[in-house]
Amino acid sequence: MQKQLIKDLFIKVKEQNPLVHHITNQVTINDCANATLAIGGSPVMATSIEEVEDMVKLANALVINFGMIDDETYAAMVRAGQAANTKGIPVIFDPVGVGATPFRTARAMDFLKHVSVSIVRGNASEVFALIGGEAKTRGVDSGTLAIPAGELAQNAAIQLQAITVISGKLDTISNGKEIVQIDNGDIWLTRITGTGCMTASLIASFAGVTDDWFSAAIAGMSVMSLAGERAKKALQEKDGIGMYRMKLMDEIFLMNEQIWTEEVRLS
Ligand SMILES: Nc1ncnc2c1ncn2[C@@H]1O[C@H](COP(=O)(O)OP(=O)(O)OP(=O)(O)O)[C@@H](O)[C@H]1O
Ligand SMILES: Cc1ncsc1CCO
Ligand SMILES: [Mg+2]
Repeated sequence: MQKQLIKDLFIKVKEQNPLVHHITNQVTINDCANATLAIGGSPVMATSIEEVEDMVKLANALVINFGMIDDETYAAMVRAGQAANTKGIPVIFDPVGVGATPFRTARAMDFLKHVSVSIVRGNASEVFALIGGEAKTRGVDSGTLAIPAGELAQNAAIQLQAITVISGKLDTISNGKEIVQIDNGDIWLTRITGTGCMTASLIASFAGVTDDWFSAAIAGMSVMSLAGERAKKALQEKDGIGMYRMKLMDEIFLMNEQIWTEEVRLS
């Protein structure tokens, strides 16, 4: 992992304005579109099975988020994913809620059989369930796990043949060989919905402008955690989570290579 490669991505994403096609849930869809814009990408949310292949032809990255899957959107996800594989653009998979119900877990396994995923981004219990662990995801939130995140991320990266990003108090990213951890963040990131979903949008925006998807994954994950940390510091005494959500978007928008270099804590 080279910090300079990640720093360059902040400039590239704003210069190239990658089109990030999302098939995602209706809870956080607007936040994902705005987070993509804030970092320098261009979002499009297209779900109809009749148009996803054509949209992928225009796109630089594809985000597949399992937050609210039904049979129709699922079929569109597989079709879009296969079109992305044919084109060679990165597929970023957020296995929301996998491990909570047998339906989600089975669909996630099926998705991985049909689509080659470039980057998986989930919380610890979602990723654990994805590699066949008996995980207890609480709805869309992570349950507690005994396995260390570094080991889990590395095992998952090897088994899934995908760069794996696990968010949590420490965020962990592995490409199967290297393991990187990010020690930024704030507990309030877990008190508004969609910070994980938006992280996938940030990762996809970076992955849309480079072939170095490991650096893109580290960049996207660290921007969310660092922005969350800075947003908390920017709050005033009587501000609550409503203002925090606004400040978070501001800090994603304001993020640049200088702030990142000075404040990111990577190991
Ligand atoms: N205990 C914690 N302390 C500080 N930051 C945390 C903690 N847990 C998670 N985060 C941060 O919250 C952000 C989202 O990660 P989280 O694991 O909550 O994703 P998620 O469960 O997929 O979220 P969602 O499904 O609501 O989008 C990340 O930036 C992560 O670093
Ligand atoms: C709360 C919620 N339910 C389905 S998707 C979603 C957004 C956070 O993952
Ligand atoms: Mg999530």
